[in-house]
Amino acid sequence: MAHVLSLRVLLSAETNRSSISSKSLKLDKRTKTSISAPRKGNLNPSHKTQKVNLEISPHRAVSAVRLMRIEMGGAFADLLNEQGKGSGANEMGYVGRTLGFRTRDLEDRDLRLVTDIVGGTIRWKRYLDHLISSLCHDANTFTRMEPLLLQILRIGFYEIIKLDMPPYAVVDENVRLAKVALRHGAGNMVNAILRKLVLHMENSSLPLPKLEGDDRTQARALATLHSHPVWMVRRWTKHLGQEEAIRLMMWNNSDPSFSLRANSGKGVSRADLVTKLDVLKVPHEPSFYLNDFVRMKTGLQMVIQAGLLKEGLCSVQDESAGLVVSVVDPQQGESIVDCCAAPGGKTLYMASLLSGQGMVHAVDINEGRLRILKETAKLHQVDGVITTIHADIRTFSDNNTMKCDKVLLDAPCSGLGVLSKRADLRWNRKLEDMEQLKNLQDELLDAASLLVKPGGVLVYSTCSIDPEENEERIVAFLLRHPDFCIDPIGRYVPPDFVTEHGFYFSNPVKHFLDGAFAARLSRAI
Ligand SMILES: C[S@@+](CC[C@H](N)C(=O)[O-])C[C@H]1O[C@@H](n2cnc3c(N)ncnc32)[C@H](O)[C@@H]1O
Repeated sequence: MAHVLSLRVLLSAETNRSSISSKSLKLDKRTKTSISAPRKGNLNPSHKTQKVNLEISPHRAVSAVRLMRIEMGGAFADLLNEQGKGSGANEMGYVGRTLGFRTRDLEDRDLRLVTDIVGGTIRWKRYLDHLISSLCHDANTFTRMEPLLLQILRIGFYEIIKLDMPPYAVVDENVRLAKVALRHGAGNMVNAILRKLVLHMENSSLPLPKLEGDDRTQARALATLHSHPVWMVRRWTKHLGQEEAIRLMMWNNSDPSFSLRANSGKGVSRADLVTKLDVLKVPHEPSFYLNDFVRMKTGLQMVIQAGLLKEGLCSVQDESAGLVVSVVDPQQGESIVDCCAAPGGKTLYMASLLSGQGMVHAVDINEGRLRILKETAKLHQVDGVITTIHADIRTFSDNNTMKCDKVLLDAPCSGLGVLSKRADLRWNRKLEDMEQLKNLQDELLDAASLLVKPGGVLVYSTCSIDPEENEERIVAFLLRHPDFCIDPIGRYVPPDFVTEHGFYFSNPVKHFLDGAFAARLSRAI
């Protein structure tokens, strides 16, 4: 039935048509596969009538399908399991339609495993693929491997190598998944390759590259060993040295930690938030740097499921982003423009600090994201001090005489400082992006500067650790705009975050936070 096939398989000429069914997806690299979104809310009725397969572990089935969707651009790796335990109906619908059978609903433990396995498998993709291809019968077996089979193998490798799960149980479970979701032969292949891996593990002889040879060869080896694109390794080795680059990659591969900001705009104090977290038994500690913030290593799903975010009691916000707001230093009565505001993390925090007096004008080119900001502002009860403006800041500042006390430009950037949270970003970023981003950042800085009143302040920030997007943009800006000068940020953030040139820099391997940068510039009177 057509509606069963939400995973539509468009065959290329070379692919054997007779080998395809909703239950047996035999796809090779040349096959284009797309996954259509299920209708929001209601499940496709076919999903409900499918038989539940109790032999397949649900976390593996869900992980395999989520990984396929992420790889094909149908989902994001940092999707939170917002719907929580026992639901996730849309996702279970995808699983049913993709694999041809249903699994039982996910329990809390399964949900945690899906999050770990999906995030980890994406982070370690280059490393895992190197090992899988090394243990395949020949190079073609790997390059022509069908997408679902590859995901099942990646999951198995990740579970054995990185999660330290009992190897023979992992082999059995993943073989069963491949047999049921694909065909008997696929299960045999998973069996053969995973068993080879187990043997190598037992003999401590994983076929991994050695760190030797010239710079290029070493960069390739490091890229495989720490699972990053080669261009990033080369860039960081050049800017930071090899040792620091390795530490950065290790940070990017570690489980992300999260911070919550108590929503003082709604009268919620950090003490109130701490009480809620204690009741939920979520381990936490107060931020060393920011009064309203609390750090957590685990337990975000519990916070979500308990409705703390939906009720607007707190927001998920990294302290590195909170410190950018400290650099802006909003004061009651001020008018502030947030030039690239959506989805609103910094706008909302700045608004809460105004205590009802002043205004944040939140501008963004993306209407959908701006709508989220508007709704969250209402929920957080800070909408009285926020106006939203849907515009390209470049045309807005050209056609507007608005002049404000402070202007924040939280510019679109490579996001190289947030790779531990954004598991898939490293594979989506290309070296060519950097040049385009730099040009855009220059244009946005020029536009933002027009909105600063004489004697006012312009803050430029990114979530990048790359000097070309940070210090170099400021140096270039100051050459174009002699009426601006650096206002050193020592008064606004702890000394540990102040660079020698008076900028704010949060360094993941030093501060154990996301990477972020900010410069505070004053306009002459
Ligand atoms: C790094 S995000 C901003 C994050 C936001 N400041 C926060 O704290 O949640 C960059 C934003 O810039 C917006 N943007 C990109 N180009 C723009 C432009 N020309 N004018 C206005 N907004 C733009 C994007 O839509 C995106 O929402």
